[in-house]
Amino acid sequence: MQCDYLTLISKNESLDAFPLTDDNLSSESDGETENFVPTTLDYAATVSRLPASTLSQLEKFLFPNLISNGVTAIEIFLYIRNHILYLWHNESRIELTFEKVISRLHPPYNKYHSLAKDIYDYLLRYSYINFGIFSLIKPVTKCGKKVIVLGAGMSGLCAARQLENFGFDVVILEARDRVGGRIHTFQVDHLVGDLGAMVVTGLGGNPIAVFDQQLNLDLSKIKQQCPLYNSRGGMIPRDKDKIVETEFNQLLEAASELSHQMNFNSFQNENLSLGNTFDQVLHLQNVKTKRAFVQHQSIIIQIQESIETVLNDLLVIEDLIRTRTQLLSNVKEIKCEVFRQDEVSTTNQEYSLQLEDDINSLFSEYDRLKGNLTIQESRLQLLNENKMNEVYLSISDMKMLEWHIANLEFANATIIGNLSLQHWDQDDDFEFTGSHLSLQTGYSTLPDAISKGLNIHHSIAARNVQYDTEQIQITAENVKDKTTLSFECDIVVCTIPLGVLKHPECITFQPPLPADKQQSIANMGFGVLNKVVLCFKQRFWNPDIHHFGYVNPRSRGEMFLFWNVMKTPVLLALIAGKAALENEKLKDTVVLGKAMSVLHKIFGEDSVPEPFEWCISHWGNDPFSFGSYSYVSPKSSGKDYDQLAMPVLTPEQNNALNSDNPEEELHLPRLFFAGEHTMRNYPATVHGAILSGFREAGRIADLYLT
Ligand SMILES: Cc1cc2nc3c(=O)[nH]c(=O)nc-3n(C[C@H](O)[C@H](O)[C@H](O)COP(=O)(O)OP(=O)(O)OC[C@H]3O[C@@H](n4cnc5c(N)ncnc54)[C@H](O)[C@@H]3O)c2cc1C
Repeated sequence: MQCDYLTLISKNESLDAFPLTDDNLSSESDGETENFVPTTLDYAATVSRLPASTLSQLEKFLFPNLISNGVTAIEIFLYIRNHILYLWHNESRIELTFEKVISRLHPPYNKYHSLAKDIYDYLLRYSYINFGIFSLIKPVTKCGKKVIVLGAGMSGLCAARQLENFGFDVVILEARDRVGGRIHTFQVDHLVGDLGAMVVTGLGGNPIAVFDQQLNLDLSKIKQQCPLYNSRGGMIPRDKDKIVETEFNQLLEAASELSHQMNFNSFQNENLSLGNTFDQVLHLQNVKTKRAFVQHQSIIIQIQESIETVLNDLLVIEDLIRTRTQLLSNVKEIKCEVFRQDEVSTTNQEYSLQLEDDINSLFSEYDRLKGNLTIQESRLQLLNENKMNEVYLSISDMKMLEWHIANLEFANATIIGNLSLQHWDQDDDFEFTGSHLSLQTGYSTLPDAISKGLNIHHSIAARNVQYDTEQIQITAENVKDKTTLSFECDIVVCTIPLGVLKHPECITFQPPLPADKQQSIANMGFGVLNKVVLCFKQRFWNPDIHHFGYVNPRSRGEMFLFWNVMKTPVLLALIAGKAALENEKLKDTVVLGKAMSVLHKIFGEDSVPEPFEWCISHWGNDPFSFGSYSYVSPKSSGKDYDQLAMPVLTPEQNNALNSDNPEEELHLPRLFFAGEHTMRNYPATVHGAILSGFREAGRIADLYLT
């Protein structure tokens, strides 16, 4: 298996051919269920993000002979693979050894010993099994290579743990005096609130499901219900909110259709943003509504005019009937024989008959017009009953729409105008199944547990990474006493956040990173989301409502959402979009005042006490992240995540790789990258960070271990 990679490199292929992209490692999730300990072999594959009944791209690459050997070979492979996953998920606190796998395989599968070993090794290498916190049964065989991991966030911790299990000597350099990075729980007494990541977005397919089994995480379901309050603090009726929410989703769908069905993604050589397309769609919707209103009104006017004409005609006819009838009675009364009319002599009787005919025709015309009038009047009534809106959304509806935009901006940590129309939601197909959850003990419980036993140097910020074909040298700064330190190793895994990589004054690479990688660092966005943690002595809100929204008239993302996801009296206020950056410029007490003023409006001043403790995050100004998480900007093709994940070769290694007779050892990269910003299918999440750490541990083991 490992040989495949080495052969790949020695065949002079570029590192671009590495198959460790998200496409190759994962499948789209399917099936909704709340039980994440598999009861079937197929389900064991699904919760491992693997297709239950087909080979993943990586498997096709690693086991090319299977395909040529036909369906039965693939079926045997899948049975054994799913069986191993099943064994792991059902007992993930203990190392799953190959001996155990073989002893549990039923005939005839247990006779495929060597295939089972290859499958076991592959699952082990790519952290589908034996990851997290579990008891080792076999001693680790040391490989003699030293790895330095930069950063003790979830990606760094998970990469480090796996590399240690694979036999590498691992040291972590962490700039902060704590682990967890963008997971950071604020704690006062028994009260906790997460300033960074807080929500586990479903356990079905999530590696955190295994951590949950291993650590007994205190996870609680977050209820979806989210009442919305208007600017004066009054609750908005759900049906009204629902209508606007539906309109918001339809506008997004229209923007998505323009992008994906009509391929309208750029204009005048500039890639479009979701924001400007959304605005255009909204504008078109407004124009459409106005046009429909004007058309409706003009039809009403037309009908009114035609009713008026009919009424006039009716009056004329009534008049004619009256005069003709009068004439008829006069003619009948005059007893003359001959009557001159229009120079034609007619008898009295003939004239009477003619008048009667006239009157009859007038009556039928009268009836026809009356019928017409009835039709026109009922059309008018119908049109008046079905009045068209003069505007697409009223001013208050527009404010509610803004709230939904703020919610989207919170999920992406930036304003809607900064998001790529084409790629902003490219990870949607890879969402996990199951309810969203929060850790009652605070999210930091997880990195704290995973970091146990790892060799971590705290408060050490890497400032320069010098890499050549032989080794890597790191110059670092002790951020407490400002002294300079240097470290040497064979391999570096850089999990430094994209926000920091965008700041060359914080960290440099020698030689500089390849142009493609630098371009991707520049292309990708890294946005800000902030939180206010408010600790109270007791709740003054409904404990069954896990979040509530506030339609902020001043700034749509400012304190627009409050979370109540702890069993203790803690509220979290969110500051998203433009407001997230603006509020970082203000004093914390001012920001706190804004959060409190919203609570006063919703619950009434007398019901809301001062919080006895509070804390505000400043992710944008944080020198070890410079933001909250990555997003796809219009400048980026969704592929930048893959480029950010690529290991880096020195220019000499690249030259040798491109020469006719490359020496194999020379081509091994020493500088590797992990972190949420390197995960195309799971970016901006804790699970994405975890999986990126696993990916790099597997990649390094593939390259450096036989
Ligand atoms: C406010 C907020 C809310 C979020 N909400 C959620 C959520 O609900 N659910 C979810 O799944 N995800 C959420 N996320 C995203 C999630 O927290 C991140 O995607 C994930 O934690 C990133 O892990 P990482 O290992 O890639 O990076 P990090 O956690 O940032 O780890 C990188 C580490 O590198 C260190 N470092 C930086 N510079 C240096 C240096 N020069 N030398 C040495 N070390 C350095 C940092 O201190 C840090 O510890 C949220 C993030 C934020 C900020």
